[in-house]
Amino acid sequence: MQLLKITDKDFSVKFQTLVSDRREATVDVSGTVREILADVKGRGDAAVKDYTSRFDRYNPQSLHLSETFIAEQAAQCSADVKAALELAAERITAFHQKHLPQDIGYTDAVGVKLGLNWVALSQVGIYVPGGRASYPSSLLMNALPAKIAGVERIVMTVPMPGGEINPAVLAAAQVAGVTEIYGIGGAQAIAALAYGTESIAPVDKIVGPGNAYVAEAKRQVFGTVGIDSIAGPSEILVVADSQNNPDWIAWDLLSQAEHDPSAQSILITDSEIFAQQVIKAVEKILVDLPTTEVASASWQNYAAVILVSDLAQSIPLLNQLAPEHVELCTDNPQQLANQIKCAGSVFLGRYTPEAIGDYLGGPNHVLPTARSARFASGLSVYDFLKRITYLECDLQALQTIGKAAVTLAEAEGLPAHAGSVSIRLQ
Ligand SMILES: NC(=O)c1ccc[n+]([C@@H]2O[C@H](COP(=O)([O-])OP(=O)(O)OC[C@H]3O[C@@H](n4cnc5c(N)ncnc54)[C@H](O)[C@@H]3O)[C@@H](O)[C@H]2O)c1
Ligand SMILES: N[C@H](CO)Cc1c[nH]c[nH+]1
Ligand SMILES: [Zn+2]
Repeated sequence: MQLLKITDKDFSVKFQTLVSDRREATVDVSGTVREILADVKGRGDAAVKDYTSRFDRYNPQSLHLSETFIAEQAAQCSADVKAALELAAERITAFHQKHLPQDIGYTDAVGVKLGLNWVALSQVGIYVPGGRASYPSSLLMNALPAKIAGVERIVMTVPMPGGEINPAVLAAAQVAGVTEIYGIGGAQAIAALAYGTESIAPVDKIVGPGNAYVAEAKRQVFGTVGIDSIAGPSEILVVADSQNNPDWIAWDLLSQAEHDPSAQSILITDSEIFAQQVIKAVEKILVDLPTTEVASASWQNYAAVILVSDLAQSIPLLNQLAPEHVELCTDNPQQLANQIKCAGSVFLGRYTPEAIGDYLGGPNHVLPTARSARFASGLSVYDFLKRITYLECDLQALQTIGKAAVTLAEAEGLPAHAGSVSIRLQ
């Protein structure tokens, strides 16, 4: 953890280093990922099985999970977890249904009919992470918006370390109505979804979060398929005044640190005493936290506490960092929230821990990381829709606007374009 003070002479140098630190790239995974993708493209299922054996210590006969296996595993999920999944699904569905956009269609003043129709993607792959922890919540966050958009084929991959799967993941699949499931993960799963193998038909777009290997694989298959955004190792930035309970803020920071050694937690505060209290509280929690190995690595290597003179100074810093999650633990969080331009999702007030959004607040938890919130948004129904525009002229409409098209085609030196319009005007 590093402590930065805005009043220090070297603050801007240190802050810029924090901004440009490429955490995902501490181990350069791009070469490894390139090899895995090429191998799966060339050898299909055999390569996927080899990598599954190597990275997930598991030798599957079949990559596909049978209906019976899914039902048996899901049945082992406890009733209270199932009820919580159902509540989460209800809330996520209610929020995402509000995204559904309207088609546009009208006839303009010269009689041209024009419009835009929203069309669902036909087949998508959803990546549900499962290396260090299992993520039934991510399954809901991926699958429900796809269902709402009207995607016909939803294909899910999930790693099964040691051949095991948390029953809650398959119970979540039942809640979301996902049936085509493969027990594979990492770059090999992304390759299988993008290129197809003997047992997995390729998809048109891959969405979902994952570790550095998954994030890099999505980057590299982009173009062959669409992707949502880079949703890599988790991030949280908490803006907190001294009126907060330091223990609450410490838990919030660790809630994201425990995801991945490359996760990042940042606190911005205007009180040095409060900053020290939070640091102490984090250290105390880490002693007994079952996920302490991962969380401590993240805290030691990537956490930062930034001391500002006034919380208003947090806004330009925050917008540069473009974090995945922002918590605003102040009396008037809305006033700060209104100035945020770059963040995946914002949590307002002292009673909105980010973890509520991870599970069942309603908004999606698959969010842009590694500063991609400068140009990308969290997963939504829009990720599963395309727009197709249309145009219809009758002779009179073509006569009205066609001459200008001929003029522009000639100006561009494209006579066939000009001819295809002018021949209809003769
Ligand atoms: N940004 C978001 O919206 C969001 C949401 C949920 C989770 N997450 C992130 O998802 C990630 C989940 O990571 P995870 O590791 O638990 O599960 P994961 O499913 O993303 O990764 C597991 C896979 O990584 C591959 N792998 C591991 N070590 C490898 C190596 N040395 N070489 C090649 N491949 C290797 C294996 O194939 C394994 O199947 C975390 O970083 C978490 O922060 C992000
Ligand atoms: N915080 C993660 C997104 O970065 C999502 C998640 C799922 N389960 C717990 N947390
Ligand atoms: Zn989380």
